[in-house]
Amino acid sequence: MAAVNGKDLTEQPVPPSSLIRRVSSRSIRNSISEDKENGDVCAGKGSFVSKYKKTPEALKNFHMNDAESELEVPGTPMTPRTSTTPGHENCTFHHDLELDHRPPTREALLPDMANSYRLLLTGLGEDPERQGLLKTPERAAKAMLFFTKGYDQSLEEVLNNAIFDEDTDEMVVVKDIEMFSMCEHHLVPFYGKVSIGYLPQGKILGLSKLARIVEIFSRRLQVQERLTKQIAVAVTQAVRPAGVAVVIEGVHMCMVMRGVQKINSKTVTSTMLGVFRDDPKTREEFLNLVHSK
Ligand SMILES: Nc1nc2c(ncn2[C@@H]2O[C@H](COP(=O)(O)OP(=O)(O)OP(=O)(O)O)[C@@H](O)[C@H]2O)c(=O)[nH]1
Repeated sequence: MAAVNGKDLTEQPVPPSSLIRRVSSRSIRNSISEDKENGDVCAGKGSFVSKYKKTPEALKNFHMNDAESELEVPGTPMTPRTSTTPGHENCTFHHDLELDHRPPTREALLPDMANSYRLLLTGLGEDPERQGLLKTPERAAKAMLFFTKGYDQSLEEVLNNAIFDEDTDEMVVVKDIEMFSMCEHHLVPFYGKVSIGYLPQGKILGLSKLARIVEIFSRRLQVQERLTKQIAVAVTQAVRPAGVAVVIEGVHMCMVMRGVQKINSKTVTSTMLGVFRDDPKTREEFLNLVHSK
């Protein structure tokens, strides 16, 4: 069992928010090495996550067939959450943070986040008490919560059962979906457009849900490669198509406003699954549709 200070995390009640910072990823990592010394098989971050994936509860609730399990992406929540906090049964937040607890709402994070921004302003040599900055810590905290609101969304909730039986196997493409995300390395934005294609096998997805899937995974701390794959995996889980293709063209402000300062560079990433990976003609058809005006 994954444990913190000798306690099984999966059995823990939700602690008061004042305790939350004490049970940090670091303490989990420490406990993981302790487990290792005790002969437990858990040997690091990845295996900690995969342990959760193997809980009986996870297996009962998660409907992936064998083929799809090959689509596993690091950072993709693969199990329902284990916390029993009312109203958050479907949240994926825990898995991303490797914590089995959270405050009752994300808004409950605001005071601590605002205090952190106040410290940051002081660190910059600013006076957080001057008029223009008085409400800045709270505003910045709210903005950060918005930028990362995808942690609070689940695929099931977002799809809202908008999956329809339809006798079609023709390609569906929704392209140029605007995307805003946050670079996990610098905490600055990256943005761009996402194009998604899939080949239905008797089921189609409400079109807006493709854009909503983009929101779930882009509104987090991300790298573009993972975001691309997570979107493709989610579409696969939703309608079990014969294949999914996702292309993202992104501009990373960490490369524009700072660092290497290349204002015209774009990053293109793609994930091709199923027939899009196996059949060059299908892939080409998708790419032609994406690049057509
Ligand atoms: N692969 C990938 N890299 C990213 C993404 N977003 C930011 N990065 C890169 O993360 C890297 C972090 O490199 P470091 O050398 O640790 O950080 P740094 O000193 O700020 O690097 P520079 O940006 O080169 O100044 C940089 O090369 C960024 O361009 C992303 O979505 N995918």
